[in-house]
Amino acid sequence: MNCFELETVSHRYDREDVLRDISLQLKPGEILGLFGHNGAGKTTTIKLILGLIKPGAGRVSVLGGEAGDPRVSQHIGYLPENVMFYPQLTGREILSHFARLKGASPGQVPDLLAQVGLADAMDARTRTYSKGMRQRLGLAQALLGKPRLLMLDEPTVGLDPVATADLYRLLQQLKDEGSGIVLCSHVLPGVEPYIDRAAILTDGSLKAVGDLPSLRQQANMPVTLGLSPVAAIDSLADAVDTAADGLGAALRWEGDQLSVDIAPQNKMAFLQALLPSGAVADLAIHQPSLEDIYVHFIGAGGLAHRGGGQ
Ligand SMILES: Nc1ncnc2c1ncn2[C@@H]1O[C@H](COP(=O)(O)OP(=O)(O)OP(=O)(O)O)[C@@H](O)[C@H]1O
Repeated sequence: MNCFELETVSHRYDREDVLRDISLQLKPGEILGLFGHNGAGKTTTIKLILGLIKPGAGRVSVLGGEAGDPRVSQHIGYLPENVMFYPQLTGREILSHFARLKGASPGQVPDLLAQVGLADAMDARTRTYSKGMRQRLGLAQALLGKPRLLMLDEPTVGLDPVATADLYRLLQQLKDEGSGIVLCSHVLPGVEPYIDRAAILTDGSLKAVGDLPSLRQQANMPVTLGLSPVAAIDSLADAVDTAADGLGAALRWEGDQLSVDIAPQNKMAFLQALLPSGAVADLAIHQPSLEDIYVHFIGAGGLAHRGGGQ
């Protein structure tokens, strides 16, 4: 049974379409990155899955049931983008309160707080917490009751690199235990190794969905080859020119190296033509990263998007 299924879902606020024809699923034990610019529709998608709003069109099913059904909601953990807590209460008091609301066992509270690195701070009032500590408490709240579906909105905001690595370790553990996880963000730096698939949302439409190799194929962006010359760089440039004939490569000088951008389907033909020249001492292949692919799909002018100035 899928953690959620969105089938041709559309939604509008007032008169404005904010989601168009979205079809997306999440399997148990899968981590999905939901990426998009400000106002792309990420939070609206999460609200539909939480059952806080109903779709204008299409179907939303969550853990085999209906979004918003309390029997379904008790298995969902959610970390909102901006976590706020009662400043006068301690971390332990707040988490115990949420445990009661969720019908989760209060016995797990100290363990969860320790798991997110708040063991020493659990009895301090949250007004004394740093931003990162509040974020960790928010995460502990989302992890209450071992959710089968966990949705995290900008989870690494405020976390230092060590806490970020801890978070990903924790998510990996939950994934291994069969939870489905959604990481919602404007691309998180370094998230690439931790997600199974990415969905790229722009202006309410899904532009691309898949694992990294499939996204690379969908984007069909050039691969960059970094070439070091055996001798003079000019002879390497001549050899590159000859080998690239008819293959549509773009050449750049970068210090004592040449960089060649070439369509992925032409890469092997180019290398087979170039390497016999004997002009290449070494080569490195740079595939487009998730960030490159994201920028490709949303367009480089991120701020030009609706809501981009927020
Ligand atoms: N309650 C609302 N009433 C009217 N319009 C709304 C409402 N909530 C969101 N919107 C609009 O819907 C669009 C999508 O918003 P949403 O919050 O889903 O985007 P997002 O991708 O989560 O953005 P961000 O990264 O800035 O949080 C935006 O244009 C936003 O202005």
